[in-house]
Amino acid sequence: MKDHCVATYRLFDDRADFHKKAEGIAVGLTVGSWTELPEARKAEMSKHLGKVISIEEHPSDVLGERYADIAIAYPDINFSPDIPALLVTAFGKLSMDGRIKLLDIDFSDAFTASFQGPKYGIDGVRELLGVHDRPLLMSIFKSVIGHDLAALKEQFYQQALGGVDLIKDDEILFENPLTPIDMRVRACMEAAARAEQVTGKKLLYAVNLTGSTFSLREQALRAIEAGANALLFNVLSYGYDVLHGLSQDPDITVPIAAHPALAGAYYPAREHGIAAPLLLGKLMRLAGADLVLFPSPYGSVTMPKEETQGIRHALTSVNNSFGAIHKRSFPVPSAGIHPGLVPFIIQDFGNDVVVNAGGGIHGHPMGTASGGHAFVDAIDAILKGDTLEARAAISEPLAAAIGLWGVKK
Ligand SMILES: CSCCC(=O)C(=O)COP(=O)(O)O
Repeated sequence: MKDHCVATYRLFDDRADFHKKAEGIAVGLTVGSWTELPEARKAEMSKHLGKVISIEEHPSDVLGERYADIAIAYPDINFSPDIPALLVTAFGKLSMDGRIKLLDIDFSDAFTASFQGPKYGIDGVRELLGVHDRPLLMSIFKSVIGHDLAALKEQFYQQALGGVDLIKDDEILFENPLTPIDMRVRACMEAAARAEQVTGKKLLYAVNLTGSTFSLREQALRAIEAGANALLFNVLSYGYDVLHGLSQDPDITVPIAAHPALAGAYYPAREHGIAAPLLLGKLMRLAGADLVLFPSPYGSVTMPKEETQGIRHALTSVNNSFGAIHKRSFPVPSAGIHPGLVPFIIQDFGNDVVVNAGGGIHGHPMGTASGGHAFVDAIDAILKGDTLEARAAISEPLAAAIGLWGVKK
């Protein structure tokens, strides 16, 4: 059984000897120094020593920069089996030391053994909703700050009438006197029940879990007690370990949707940070996110398709470095999504995807509920092999959406 985690980096340097650099990282981030150690001490320390696994040198990238992809193995014995310890080992001080980006981490089985991964995952969320054969549809609350419970309840009701499967809070709605979490949950779940009488559909409401780190568990339990059936969580501002603590808690019995707020501080730079598939894919799934939001290749906030596919692979693949974690997390490509993008979302992400929209629902010319209907019809059309244009001929909401936003070609 593998007893080390392997980190892969992209290192940019015009002149450096990459072999020497790699060796410096492997030794510097583990035993500190090696050649100066007396032979007797070397024997004791060898189990702690990092090892260079591979070095692939490239004379130039697309911008003509010389770089190398290097892989270093870090013995599990050096760090406790948690994400903070792994990240500080593999990319703590190193993240500030020159032009270097962390591309990937291959976890050992011993490391992943300390994690359960998503509690629900794709199959569990589908089970809760009773929907197994199509992409899910999520709507995002918009205009929430300064609104009272009655306003949010009405906004929720209109979204629910649109036939969506999930409704999520806006990530900027924090604990506040107008709409405290437990009262918000009660109001919205009442609206959900009322809408179900009309639509016949169940839905999940991902309420935003906020506040100081040490109050989150109590806050989550209060929301669940009030009837919350999902949570939204700004993972990167708190840290992966906080998500891990919440997701593995036996009393937190609802799926958790991970919001990517702050991710842009980590992944977009070519020469620095953490690659998106690791940041928003592997680490989110390991820490227990059931659904993960990230920019799509074609909306208002975009990410290169290669990276979105890397995230999708990390969230849904069953043959990657996840040891006994078999549950998959739902990819939720987001931001600026409208019905005219649905064919691309399904083509690129398949059935196991959540189509997620805020402005693309609330901004519909016929109102919020019609915004949901337009998406429902767009998804159904694509699954049945119809074009959006053909379906628009018999769907007024879809026709209006296409009239406003067009169809991506
Ligand atoms: C960048 S992924 C997060 C998307 C998100 O949370 C959001 O509110 C998107 O809203 P939109 O109106 O662009 O659908």
